[in-house]
Amino acid sequence: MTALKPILHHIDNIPSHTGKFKPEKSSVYYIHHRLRFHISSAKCALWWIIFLSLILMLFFLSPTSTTTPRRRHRTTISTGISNWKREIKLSATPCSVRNHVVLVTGAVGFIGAHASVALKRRGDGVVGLDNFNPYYDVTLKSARKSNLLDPEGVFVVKGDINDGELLRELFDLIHFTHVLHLAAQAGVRYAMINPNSYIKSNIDGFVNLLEVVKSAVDQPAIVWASSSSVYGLNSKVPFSETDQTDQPASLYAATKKAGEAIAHAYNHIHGLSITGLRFFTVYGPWGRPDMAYFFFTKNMMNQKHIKIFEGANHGTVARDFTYIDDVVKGCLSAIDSAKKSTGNGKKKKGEAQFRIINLGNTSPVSVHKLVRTLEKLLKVKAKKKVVLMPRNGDVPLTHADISLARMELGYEPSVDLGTGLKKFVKWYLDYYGDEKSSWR
Ligand SMILES: O=C(O)[C@H]1O[C@H](OP(=O)(O)OP(=O)(O)OC[C@H]2O[C@@H](n3ccc(=O)[nH]c3=O)[C@H](O)[C@@H]2O)[C@H](O)[C@@H](O)[C@@H]1O
Repeated sequence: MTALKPILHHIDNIPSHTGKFKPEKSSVYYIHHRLRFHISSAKCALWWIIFLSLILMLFFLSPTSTTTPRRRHRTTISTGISNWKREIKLSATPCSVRNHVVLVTGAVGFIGAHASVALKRRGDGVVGLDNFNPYYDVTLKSARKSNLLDPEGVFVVKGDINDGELLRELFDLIHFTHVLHLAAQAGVRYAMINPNSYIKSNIDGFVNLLEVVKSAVDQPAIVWASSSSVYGLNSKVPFSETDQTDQPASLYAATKKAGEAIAHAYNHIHGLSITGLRFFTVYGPWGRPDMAYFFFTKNMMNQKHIKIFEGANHGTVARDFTYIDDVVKGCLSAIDSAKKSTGNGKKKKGEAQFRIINLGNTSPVSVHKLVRTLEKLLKVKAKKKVVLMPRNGDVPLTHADISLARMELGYEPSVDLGTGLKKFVKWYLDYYGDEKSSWR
């Protein structure tokens, strides 16, 4: 298998135009070099060619609509049909007077999938980008794609925000008016297990994306996912965007806070129009299995224990749980109200818009009440263990002041936790049935 690697790497570099294939010198040398050491006779080489042809045939015949442009290049070479460019352009073509063309990163993620569908349905051009990483069950991500995105005609490029070459290819091909940047390493407690994944996605990946966006001839406006977790140990409620956010309680929160600072620098230097949305514990159908409402449901269905966190002296732990449809409306309004970036080909031509806005429900609910609601909906008695909230990233309370969101975005959350959980539970039982769900 290792001998195949350089050859596949070489194939990755094949340009998309048929008939113009000129292999890079270095790649050819590399292949020859490998062949000299590993293949001693012409007969053996013939078998290698047959073997490789079979592998390539299998690859080309496998059905997939999620792809990287470079993978499609291989298809182009073998069949002479350049489909991926046509598909991506179709997906990116707007059919409304808004004329928006939106790149959604994290498109098979929870918020990304719902937002992509909403954008596409209202007539925006949409291209999704996602690396399908295995932080949680990848089959759920694939199911979001096949159940939500594919039927709407949203093309998803399988790729990473850290892949600058891929991003530049995309930006060369499509003139994006907006980027809805939702790709991130989420979850507050997982940072204790894999801290570097937060740096890689939330810092490195974000900077990589901003670098490409800044260099676009006509820079798109950016709307991206910050988090309520930036309020950290803030004890003044409700949390307002003007409050101090310099006491993060988790590495996740610290990377989101750093993201806000990085965004400001790109806005200031390069004229990028940037809106950071501080999401408050977003939940709903097709949600994230690493979140409490989701794995509580799973454990309750499987008669397993759940841990309910409490503060010191039995203090309540509560969250401003926000339903997915409300958050999606907020995202779309943020896109619609985003002003144009002022830079062009790296040169800033004036001050650009910079916003940080809370998107919460402004109605915190305790974890105890969350569990009682699930018990009613699932008709199951939870096996509860009440434990002291561990010091691994959690904060006792979140509560959004949404007056800025109301003013800037006309945002008005309309789904309470009971109604939203009912929809989640219905989806959960439809999706998993009696089968046990897993999140990793
Ligand atoms: O809004 C946010 O900023 C963040 O919301 C969630 O983080 P969190 O609010 O901690 O959501 P969950 O992990 O689902 O926890 C919800 C509540 O359940 C509690 N919990 C969690 C886990 C557990 O075993 N027991 C328990 O009582 C937590 O303390 C918290 O109060 C997301 O996981 C983050 O990605 C997101 O950025």
